[in-house]
Amino acid sequence: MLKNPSTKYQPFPAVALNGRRWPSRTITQAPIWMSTDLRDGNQSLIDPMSIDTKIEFFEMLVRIGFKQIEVGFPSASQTEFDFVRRLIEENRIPDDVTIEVLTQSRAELIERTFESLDGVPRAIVHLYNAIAPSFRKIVFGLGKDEVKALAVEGTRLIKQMAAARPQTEWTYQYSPETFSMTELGFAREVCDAVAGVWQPTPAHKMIVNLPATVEAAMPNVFADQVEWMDRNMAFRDSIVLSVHPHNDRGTAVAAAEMALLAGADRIEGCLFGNGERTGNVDLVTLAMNLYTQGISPGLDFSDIDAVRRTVERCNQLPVHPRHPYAGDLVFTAFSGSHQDAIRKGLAQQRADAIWEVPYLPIDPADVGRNYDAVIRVNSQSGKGGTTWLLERGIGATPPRRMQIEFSRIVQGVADRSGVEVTPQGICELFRKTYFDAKGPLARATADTLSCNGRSFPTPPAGADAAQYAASIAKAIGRSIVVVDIEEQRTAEGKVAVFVGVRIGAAGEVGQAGIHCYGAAIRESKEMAVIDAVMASVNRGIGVTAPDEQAALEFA
Ligand SMILES: CC(=O)SCCNC(=O)CCNC(=O)[C@H](O)C(C)(C)COP(=O)(O)OP(=O)(O)OC[C@H]1O[C@@H](n2cnc3c(N)ncnc32)[C@H](O)[C@@H]1OP(=O)(O)O
Ligand SMILES: CC(C)C(=O)C(=O)O
Ligand SMILES: [Mg+2]
Repeated sequence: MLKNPSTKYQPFPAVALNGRRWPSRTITQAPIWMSTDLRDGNQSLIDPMSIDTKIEFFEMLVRIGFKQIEVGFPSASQTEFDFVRRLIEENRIPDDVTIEVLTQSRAELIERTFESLDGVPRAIVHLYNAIAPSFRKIVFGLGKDEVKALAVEGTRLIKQMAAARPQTEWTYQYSPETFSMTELGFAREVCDAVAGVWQPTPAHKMIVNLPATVEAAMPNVFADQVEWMDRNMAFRDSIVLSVHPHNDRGTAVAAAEMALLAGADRIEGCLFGNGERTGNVDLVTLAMNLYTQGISPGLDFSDIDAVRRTVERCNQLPVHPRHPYAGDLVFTAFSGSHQDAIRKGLAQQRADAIWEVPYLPIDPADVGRNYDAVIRVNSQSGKGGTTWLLERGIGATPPRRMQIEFSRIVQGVADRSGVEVTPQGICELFRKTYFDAKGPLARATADTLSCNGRSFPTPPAGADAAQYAASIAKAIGRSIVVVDIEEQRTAEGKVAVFVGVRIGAAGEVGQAGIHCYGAAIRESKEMAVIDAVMASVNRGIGVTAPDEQAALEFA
């Protein structure tokens, strides 16, 4: 990279716009959406879609709720042409959907475009030509008037051809390609000239689509450009003002949203931001951003994973795991403080209340995700995350001090392995640690326990944990005090008992000795209590592993 990039690159000029209105507006309704996945998205793929793939994609777009779909560039190739024919001949276009096709301003291409549309009930014919200074100079070698004439001539030709086919309801769209890099006065001049030929009316509007063909400035600059056009274009009441942001600076979503504030009525883009180079603006993110503000986007992503899978298969491109709303990891927290807040938020969230779960901008269930992956545990995780997974795995919540103790054991495992501990792994570790703690105590018969092979009776039916502890203490010659006990009913209707004991030397009182927990889930409370006490004592007197021993000491 250059030490002084100003020798090669220059800052984008600001727009002279007095009293700009867009910064103080808010978005209150969804725009008209136009999916250009099958055109701009498709033209940027390594291998363009086959006809069958395009049909699959088209049908998905219809299911999502798109009413305008750019289906291709029919004069570009036989595949593109045949796809349009199949949509029409096989009656695949629903009555409330309008297909759109793109063409350059060249007579033979426009003719072929109309040929592809023969018999279509409705269609948008979309003409483009680049009008920015560098394109005039480098690509076309044309002056301003000639570039304008290219747009005007193409429009005239399309108007003639449309008029000759009155059985179709035609809409005309013009895109001054490279709009955002063009002098605003000239962009308006070209658009006004095109509209002057088409003669749109409020009842029969045309679409003027303003592309950031290559995103070259901050989104506020694009908003200024759009507001300037909104204020100054001729025929404004007869024009649907559309924008087509690309994402070269990574700010296409912001540019599109600010363009809506600035007066745009319609947005063109692709699902998950596919498209030339860094892509077109991502329509999924835009739609879901509206949704999070309580505005219905009119697009349905209730099963966002199914949409993502189809798009990935058709485009043969992966969607990033951190892609907004749709990526595999976007509703997942690994870090302790995030997990803690999410767990508390989900516990407090009422089904009929405004969504207010920390770190989750939307309810994953709204896009068809479950809560399974919301929390995943590795060495960055804390007790909140571990407890969440336990709650879901064993159906009960250990007491707080036990959560702290177990979380340290999990962290030790994660730290040593360096990888995630699975939910199954966490439940298994909990079971091994607290349910099946091996030690000198065991059940001998239904109403006797044994310690190192010597049997002694359990207290009578209905005894509590303290009584069991006392009887075990007597048998093993130690002091055992129950310091914590919690009983819960699991979702399966069993009884979960968590017991914390302090074990000391015989007759020892106060805080001396070691504290440890045991747990049991059983059909009956009595069985659960005795097994949990037994497990806690076994852990206290039977553990040998240094890590576990360390974990036994409370924080
Ligand atoms: C920003 C965008 O996404 S625009 C859409 C881009 N999409 C595509 O290009 C995909 C489909 N395109 C194609 O299949 C081909 O480019 C075709 C069939 C349209 C044209 O192919 P070719 O005739 O071989 O021309 P080529 O692809 O080299 O295009 C460049 C020519 O088109 C001219 N051109 C470019 N845009 C336009 C336009 N909007 N109107 C008229 N002419 C144009 C160029 O000036 C150049 O002309 P030149 O050869 O006289 O210098
Ligand atoms: C054809 C136009 C709208 C385009 O794709 C662009 O300018 O990016
Ligand atoms: Mg584009």
